[in-house]
Amino acid sequence: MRIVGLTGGIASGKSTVSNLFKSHDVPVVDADIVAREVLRKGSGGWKKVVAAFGDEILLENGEVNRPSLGQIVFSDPDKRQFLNRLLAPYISRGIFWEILKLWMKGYKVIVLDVPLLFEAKMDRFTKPVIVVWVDPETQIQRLLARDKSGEEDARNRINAQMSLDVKRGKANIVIDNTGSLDDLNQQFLKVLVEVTWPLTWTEFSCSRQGVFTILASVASGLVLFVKAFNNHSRTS
Ligand SMILES: CC(C)(COP(=O)(O)OP(=O)(O)OC[C@H]1O[C@@H](n2cnc3c(N)ncnc32)[C@H](O)[C@@H]1O)[C@@H](O)C(=O)NCCC(=O)NCCS
Ligand SMILES: Nc1ncnc2c1ncn2[C@@H]1O[C@H](COP(=O)(O)OP(=O)(O)OP(=O)(O)O)[C@@H](O)[C@H]1O
Repeated sequence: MRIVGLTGGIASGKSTVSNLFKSHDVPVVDADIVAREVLRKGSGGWKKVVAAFGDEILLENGEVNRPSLGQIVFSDPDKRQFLNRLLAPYISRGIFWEILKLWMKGYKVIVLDVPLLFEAKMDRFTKPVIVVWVDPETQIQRLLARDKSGEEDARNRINAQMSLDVKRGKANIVIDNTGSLDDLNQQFLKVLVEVTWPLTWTEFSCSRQGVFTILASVASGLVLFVKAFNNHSRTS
């Protein structure tokens, strides 16, 4: 199985690229969705966060008030690290299960969309790693237009992540999303070819088909060995 890492900065266009992958039948595990699930009312992550940050971060219906928690953690690095540490085990477990489900369905290439892929050192498990890059001005403009939060909040969120230029330096593939959606689509089509290239032997052996092929070969090898051994014992 090939696990392709997809990362970038906030509002650099990861979800837009993820949607392109999905529209070409390449499944995507979205860490933001997993992170939302682990904060649902009553879940393990929710209990930890409420115990740590208090009832003030809850809405009337008991769900976490995400904008409110966001304001707290994106303006205070210590609190953000603390939240990250609380949620990391739940998020990793959630991502693992999503990958396992896709493995069981027999997918050979999947994409892992994780904003904090490098920060959380999850790039160890993904190859190649795609970084969606934008120039800083475009990034802030798109973030402001999408989230309608203030400029200070937007800058805090950008500064909470490793710089996009550093991420670009760690990438195997860079998509420059500063231009139009058409431009993005053209780059994407080339990346799609690269990413869906036939699996290497190691990747194949980690896929469901690979594991079954190896098990079937070992089983038939054993049968042949036992038969040969029995024949030999009878003739000698
Ligand atoms: C603080 C929370 C509640 C704010 O929720 P909100 O709905 O406003 O934002 P959302 O979850 O949609 O995230 C938007 C973007 O913010 C960035 N972001 C989210 N969490 C973090 C973080 N801990 N550090 C840096 N950037 C982050 C990502 O680029 C993400 O795509 C939420 O982001 C959260 O629970 N974060 C901690 C979990 C986490 O690390 N998520 C990232 C997935 S790896
Ligand atoms: N090439 C583009 N031209 C114009 N707008 C774009 C382009 N690419 C993405 N956008 C817009 O920019 C915003 C951010 O994109 P997107 O949500 O894909 O980023 P993201 O990296 O997934 O963000 P986050 O880290 O917050 O999840 C969205 O409103 C999206 O529609």
